[in-house]
Amino acid sequence: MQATVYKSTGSWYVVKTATGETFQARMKGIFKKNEDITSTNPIAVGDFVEIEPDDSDASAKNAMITGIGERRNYIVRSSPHGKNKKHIVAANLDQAVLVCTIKDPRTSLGFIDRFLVTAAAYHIPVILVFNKKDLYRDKEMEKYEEVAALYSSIGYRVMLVSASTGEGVEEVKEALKDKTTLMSGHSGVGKSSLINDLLPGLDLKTTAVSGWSGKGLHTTTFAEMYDLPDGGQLIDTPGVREFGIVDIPKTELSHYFLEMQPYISECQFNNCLHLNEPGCAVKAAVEAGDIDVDRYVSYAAMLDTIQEEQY
Ligand SMILES: Nc1nc2c(ncn2[C@@H]2O[C@H](COP(=O)(O)OP(=O)(O)OP(=O)(O)O)[C@@H](O)[C@H]2O)c(=O)[nH]1
Ligand SMILES: [Zn+2]
Repeated sequence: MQATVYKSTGSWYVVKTATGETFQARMKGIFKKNEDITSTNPIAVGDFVEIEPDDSDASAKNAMITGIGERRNYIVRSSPHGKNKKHIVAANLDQAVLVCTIKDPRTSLGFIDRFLVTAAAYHIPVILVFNKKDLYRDKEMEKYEEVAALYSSIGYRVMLVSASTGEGVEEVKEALKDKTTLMSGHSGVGKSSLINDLLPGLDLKTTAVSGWSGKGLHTTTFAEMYDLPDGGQLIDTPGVREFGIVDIPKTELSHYFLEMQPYISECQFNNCLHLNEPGCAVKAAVEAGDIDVDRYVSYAAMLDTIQEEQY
């Protein structure tokens, strides 16, 4: 029987079949042995799996996961269990929403850019949703317009909403319809408030853990997928502060700054890192104002962290 993983704790899973039947599932031992050694979790939210329901107690709705489908894409963060290990946050995504704010707290452009690079590396389109519009005065609106213009010019969709007043939430709903969307954002931006607007009746903070998960596991530690009322799925990623760029070689980083792409092939050296090399078309574009200088600063800062990890 085919099912989709809605929740993964690393040792047990909640899976749902196409007919809406939900099972608590465990992974067959053989998978653990075959596990990709660079990944700490062989099965992630959004994975398509093959299950065998346990018929001995039909009311318990337990199942065994016997196979896993190929992933269209996935997004990782570095694993808390080991420096070079990755943890797959979610798989088979159509898009990602990054919830940001201009005020209380201000999301840094560096944070946004790191998220965009990770998503671009995994070929996942991103929508930037700026929340807390109700708090923005002239100064913040001006900043928002500036940031929105920058990311729109690169090709990203940008929205302005207030989870508190509901303004703009309809537009978010439409963008999520019939798609599988990963939702992320740093603490305090109002991600949970926005998700509660999108999924009336869910009340994120009080979701109880049940079944054989037992005590000591907090629902908020694990990514979880929810069905949207108008079709599509939303994946909440609580506690994920940043996504990893662990797999990106230095010379590839600029490819994921989408506006740099057209210039890269014009550089004199084909392994140009766009720092101090002669004949660098990317740097020339920054100097000419064709590439935003803040984005270039993000690029250089990110490049630095990759170098540190490699040596
Ligand atoms: N003024 C205003 N406050 C908001 C809005 N959305 C959320 N908040 C407030 O911002 C705070 C953080 O909201 P949460 O929804 O808990 O934020 P979160 O992003 O889930 O944060 P974590 O739970 O720490 O991950 C709460 O006090 C919310 O009431 C908004 O649109 N306007
Ligand atoms: Zn260059």
